[in-house]
Amino acid sequence: MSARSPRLTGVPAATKDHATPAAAGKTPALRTSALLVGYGETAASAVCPPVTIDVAPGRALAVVGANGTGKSTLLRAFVGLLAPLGGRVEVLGREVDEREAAFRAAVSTVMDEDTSFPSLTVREHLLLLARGHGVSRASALVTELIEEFGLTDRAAAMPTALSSGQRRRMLLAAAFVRPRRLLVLDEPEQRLDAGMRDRLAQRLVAERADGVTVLMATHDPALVQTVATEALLIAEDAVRRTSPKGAVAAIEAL
Ligand SMILES: Nc1ncnc2c1ncn2[C@@H]1O[C@H](COP(=O)(O)OP(=O)(O)OP(=O)(O)O)[C@@H](O)[C@H]1O
Repeated sequence: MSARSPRLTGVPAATKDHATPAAAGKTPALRTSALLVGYGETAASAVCPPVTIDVAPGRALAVVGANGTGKSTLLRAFVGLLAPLGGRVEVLGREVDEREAAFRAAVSTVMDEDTSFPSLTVREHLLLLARGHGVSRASALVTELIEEFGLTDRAAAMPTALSSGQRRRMLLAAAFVRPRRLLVLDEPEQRLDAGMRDRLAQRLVAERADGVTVLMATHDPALVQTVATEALLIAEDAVRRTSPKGAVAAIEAL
């Protein structure tokens, strides 16, 4: 485990067993069965066809498809922000309940929303998160992540004073400042310049090598090619498993 990454180092003892690879064993990091997602009350309001998929620990699933096909909606259901209209979703061997301490200790997300405390600087944000999650060498880790995400010059700035790309970098850094077994990222490439997208891809490859599972919705062929081990292609008529190569071809054909 590299010095830059807390992974599970800060997980309180009460939640550690739930989140360790040993405890996970061969249990899929994500398992869905006929999962139906959408914003209405009934199956008729589903935004895409049902999804049945297993993702093993340490793998990276790219969710691809045209605008509005349901990628973000699916990710929201994966992390319990949206109740399924039908079917089941399990994360790390348990039905999703984002209120459970063990779930929150293991699942790190960067979703669409861009939330931050207006009264805390970039550095203070990251420190708050790291300490809230019980990370032991929080200050050093925050310094490393600020550097990795190119925010050294803006560490003392308020989030409202950042450019949109810098705010995105802060949110991404926040995902890596806390323990995690599963990373769920909604279009993590958004608003990043080419150099930062490349660095993010390398970071995600390193995460996988450390056994972290990655679930990401993306429109970025390079990210799929570099990071994904498998893919899910969402279309109106069907949701298909495909290879990263198949996903890249699908993105390029959109
Ligand atoms: N909060 C919401 N309430 C009702 N409908 C929504 C809501 N959010 C999204 N939708 C609709 O659900 C469908 C799927 O949206 P979703 O954001 O999941 O698509 P996506 O594949 O992530 O798209 P994109 O590539 O543009 O990010 C779209 O038709 C969208 O308009």
